[in-house]
Amino acid sequence: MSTLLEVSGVSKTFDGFKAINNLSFRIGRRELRAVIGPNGAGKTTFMDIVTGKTRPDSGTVLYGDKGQSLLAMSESRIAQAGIGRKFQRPTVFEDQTVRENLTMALDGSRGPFAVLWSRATREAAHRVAELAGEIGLDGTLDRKAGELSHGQKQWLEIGMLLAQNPKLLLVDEPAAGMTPAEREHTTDILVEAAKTRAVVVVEHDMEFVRRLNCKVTVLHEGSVLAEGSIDHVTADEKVIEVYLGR
Ligand SMILES: Nc1ncnc2c1ncn2[C@@H]1O[C@H](COP(=O)(O)OP(=O)(O)OP(=O)(O)O)[C@@H](O)[C@H]1O
Repeated sequence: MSTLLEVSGVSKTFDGFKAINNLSFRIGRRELRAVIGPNGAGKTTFMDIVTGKTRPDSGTVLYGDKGQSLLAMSESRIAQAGIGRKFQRPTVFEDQTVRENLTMALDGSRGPFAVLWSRATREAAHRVAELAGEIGLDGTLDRKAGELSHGQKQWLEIGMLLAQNPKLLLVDEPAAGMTPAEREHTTDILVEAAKTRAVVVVEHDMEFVRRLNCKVTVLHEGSVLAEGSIDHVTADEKVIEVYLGR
């Protein structure tokens, strides 16, 4: 599988504490990956480094066809290069409809003048309908985002990120606060999204990770402790000791 993102030997110390310790991580172009680990394992710091929010002390982070270094790029350039991030809390525009939220996300990725052409507008309407289908919100296009359930808001935000057609989507605890049915639908959205891009899901909920049915990376003290299928990592003695057995 060809690599989209390659993190090699990355370390980051905060006030003498090694949050990331010689971390190496690689993700393929079309891959769904779950990242798990106990509190303080470095999951958030890892995402902060990939998105340019935090600069590591050492190591390399290479991305894309040309193996571009993300460490030389600003947060906004990294986002423009196709790395999208979904934070834990949904941040949709509550007073706007689902359609308006998705259209705005699409316009943001097409530039300010695209809306001037009626053909472009028709295409946008088509794409919005398509996106709404992908996230299961086609029946709620004209509802205000503020009226949606917590789960639906999360899906809308995922749709807004997909509107920008990222090559790599980082998703932080998407299942938190969701009902079992909502979790199942979230699984479907992420599995589908990862057919055409790389999706990295940071998640605490082991059952949710199991349903994603993908390779799992276990972080501990800023390094990879184990990697493989959910059955492989949950049977690993080191993982049981530091994470599952607690
Ligand atoms: N800006 C910062 N300043 C100081 N310490 C920090 C900073 N960011 C993270 N840390 C520390 O680095 C360690 C790793 O934190 P991080 O948030 O990456 O872990 P995590 O795996 O995301 O944990 P959680 O599951 O609790 O979100 C923690 O001990 C945290 O206190």
